[in-house]
Amino acid sequence: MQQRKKTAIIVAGGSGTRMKSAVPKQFMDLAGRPVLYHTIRAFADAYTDMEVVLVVPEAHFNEVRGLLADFTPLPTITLVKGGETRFHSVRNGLQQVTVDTVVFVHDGVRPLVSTTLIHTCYEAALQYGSAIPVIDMKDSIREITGEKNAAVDRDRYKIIQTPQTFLSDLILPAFDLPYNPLFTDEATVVEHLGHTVHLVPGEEANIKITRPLDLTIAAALLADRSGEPSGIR
Ligand SMILES: Nc1ccn([C@@H]2O[C@H](COP(=O)(O)OP(=O)(O)OP(=O)(O)O)[C@@H](O)[C@H]2O)c(=O)n1
Ligand SMILES: C[C@](O)(CO)[C@H](O)COP(=O)(O)O
Repeated sequence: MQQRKKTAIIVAGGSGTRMKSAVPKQFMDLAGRPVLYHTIRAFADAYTDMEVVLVVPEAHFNEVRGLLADFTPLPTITLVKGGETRFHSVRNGLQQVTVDTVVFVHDGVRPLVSTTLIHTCYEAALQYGSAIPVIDMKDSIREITGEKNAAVDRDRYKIIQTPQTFLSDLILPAFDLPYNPLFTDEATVVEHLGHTVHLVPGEEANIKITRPLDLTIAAALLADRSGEPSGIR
C-alpha cells in the first residue's frame, strides 16, 4: 500500500444548541476528559504521521491549548478558528491542507471513532478518491408530505457518519464552491462538482454527540471499551 501525507480536520467550531448546555458539547466532560480530547486521541493514535487541524471557536483557543498539554507525545496540531456554519469551518481548516494529502474531515463530537474505521477510510480514499462511512437504518421511517404520511423502504437509505475522507485533489476544489444550505457534509459538496462518492461501512458506536442522552451512551460505550468504569485512555 502506497503512503500519503495524512491530515485530519477535526471540526469543533459549533455552539451545540441542541445540547442546551452553557458549555459547547465538544468541551463537556466524557469519562474525565473533554469530548474533544477523545476525538483528537483517536486520530493521533491511528497513524504516527497524522497531522491534525483543529477547528474551534476562537474564544476557546486557550482552553484547547490547556487540553493539548495532556498529550504525550503531542501530535502535530494547528489551531484554526471556526466559521459561521460547519461548511465554513471545514473550509477554514482546508486552508492548511497541501497537495498530495489524504484529508479526513471528522466531527469533533464523534469521540468514539475507531482506529479500524480511520484505517478503512484511508485505504478506500487512496483507492477510490473518497470514503464516506455509512450504517444501516434500524427504525422504520415515513415520509411526511403536508398532512399526509407514507412508509418508505428503509433499505434505500443509509445513515452518514464521519470521518469523510478524500484525496486533497478532490476536496480542495470542491470547497471553492459558494456555500449552499444543502451542504450538510463534505460528500454533498464534492457531489456538487459532479463526483460520485464511495461508501464504506461505518460503526454503530461512532455516534455524534448531539443531545444529552448521547453523552450518557458515549460514556457507557467508552467504559465498555476499556473494561474500566472511567474508560479513559
Ligand atoms: N459552525 C460550525 C458548526 C458545527 N461545527 C462542528 O461540526 C460538528 C457537527 O455539528 P453539530 O453536531 O451540528 O454541532 P453544533 O452545530 O455545535 O450543534 P447544534 O447543531 O446542535 O447547534 C461539531 O463537531 C461541531 O462543533 C463547526 O465546526 N462549525
Ligand atoms: C457530517 C454529519 O455528522 C454526518 O452525519 C452530519 O451531517 C452533521 O450534521 P449536523 O446537522 O451538523 O448535525
